[in-house]
Amino acid sequence: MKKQNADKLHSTGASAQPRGMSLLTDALRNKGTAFSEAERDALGLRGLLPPRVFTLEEQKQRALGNLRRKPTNLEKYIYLTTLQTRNETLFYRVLQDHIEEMMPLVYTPTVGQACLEYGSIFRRPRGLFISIRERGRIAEILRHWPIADVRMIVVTDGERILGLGDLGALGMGIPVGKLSLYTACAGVHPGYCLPITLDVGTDNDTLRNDPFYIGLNQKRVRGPEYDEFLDEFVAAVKTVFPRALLQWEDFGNTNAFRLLASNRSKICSFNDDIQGTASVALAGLLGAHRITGGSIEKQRILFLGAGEAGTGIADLFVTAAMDAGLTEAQARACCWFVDSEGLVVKNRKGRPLAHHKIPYAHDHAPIATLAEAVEALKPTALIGVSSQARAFTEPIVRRMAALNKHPVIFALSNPTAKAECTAEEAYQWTDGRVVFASGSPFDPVKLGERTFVPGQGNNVYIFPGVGLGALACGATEVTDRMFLTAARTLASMVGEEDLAKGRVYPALTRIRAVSLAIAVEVAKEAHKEGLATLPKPADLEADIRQSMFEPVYQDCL
Ligand SMILES: O=C([O-])CC(=O)C(=O)O
Ligand SMILES: [Mg+2]
Repeated sequence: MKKQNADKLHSTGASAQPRGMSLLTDALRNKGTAFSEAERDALGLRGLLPPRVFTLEEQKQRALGNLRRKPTNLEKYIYLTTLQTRNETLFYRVLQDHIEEMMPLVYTPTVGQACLEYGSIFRRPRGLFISIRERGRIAEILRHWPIADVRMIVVTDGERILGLGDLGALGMGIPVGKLSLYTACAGVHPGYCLPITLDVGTDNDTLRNDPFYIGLNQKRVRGPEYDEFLDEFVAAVKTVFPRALLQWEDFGNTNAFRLLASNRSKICSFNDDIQGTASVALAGLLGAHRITGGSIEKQRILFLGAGEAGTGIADLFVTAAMDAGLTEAQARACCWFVDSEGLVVKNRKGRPLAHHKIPYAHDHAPIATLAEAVEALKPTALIGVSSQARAFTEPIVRRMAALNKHPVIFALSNPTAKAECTAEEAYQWTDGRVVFASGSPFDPVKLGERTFVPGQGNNVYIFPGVGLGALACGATEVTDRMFLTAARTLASMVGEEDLAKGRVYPALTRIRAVSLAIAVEVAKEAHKEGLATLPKPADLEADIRQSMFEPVYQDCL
């Protein structure tokens, strides 16, 4: 293990062993008070640290104490971010060993609040900000990143940050958080990870009127100028970081679909909100069948929200349903959408339907509201991807419970405040018969004698494993079938003990095993599809497992 991590550091292109104060400010190598006596002498550290030498475990306990004393989740986020900038090994030790406690702090919901306040909590820079003013210079800026061998990039333009809307440059919290999870959940070496925010302006007037806003104070650039900027970005990434996988994150609907379609065969890339969310939701539906006794081809799914997540889920569902024997038309007929203008139907009056909704515009009389759509369609599952808080009202949820013995209700919008209903509401209004999942975590719910532990239907179960698998085999593309494989693998890891608690996902404490299993299956799929550029090792699982970063200190001598 020691050697493995040392090799990784070397292969990330990090320079020779720093000494003294530069070593203490090198977060990938810093051990703080855990530098040994011999290291302190050999590396010019004597006097720069207090005399007592601590173990990583002792440092972790101290960090946990400090963290838990912080009065608010935002303060905890700031503490953890500061720890990450100081000592990555300790940061990931804390994260990995206490993932259920840490995930809501470094990720949804707290990361949403952190983004809203990113300007005022900004301490040390993390990641690259590339603004539209830097057109023509993107490759040069990428080269400013101190590590040459970047493998994993998460990029946003901040237009649709979680369900919070356009946060412009403040969106940087999202790529930063996602990449922390790549390391904590799938062992992608932190040195390989690069968060990027493209700043093309913002249409959020509150931000533009804020004298302390950290981004460009201008309206969003759209049209050919935007496209040229994005083309230059993709080309620059390919030149400067040829081995990198690119994850598109939290772009607005129009750009998200276009960018994925036009780039997925040009650069190894995927869109987490379309494909990652699709995969986790499909896994949840597959898991739900084990409770409801249903099967994929008998579903009637009603989505609230027809954006990236909704049609992403439906598209992957269609692929799975066709594998189960349905025709494409039959499979699409299982999926219905309600958007801001009512039920998505053929020949709907008003604005023309966006391209991605057309396959789901069925022949039906117009319907204005979700409640009426539930009445008319009698769905087996209701999936919320609308960013409309509390849109699953009591009458709607009760109606779902009257129509189904075990209604499936997923409230996937993030952060928690945007969820379509709470876990407590879902269980209460269905007398505990619901199969519930949410994008952001909810605490367990007690109903009489029974305690339900709602699953977190969040793409964090998917993207780290998919990324790890794609990197492990040198995939040239990330395909939809890889996300289907990932969904099936995730669903297969849901145990009877999870289902007994009402959870259609494995516990988060198993996330590294989940990511590894997904990575193995994704790499196998890449080999099958002829998209792997690295030779297939005799033992794929052992090969990937040994490549995973473990937060332990290396001997610096
Ligand atoms: O970040 C999350 O929690 C899930 C996600 O991709 C989103 O909501 O955009
Ligand atoms: Mg997202």
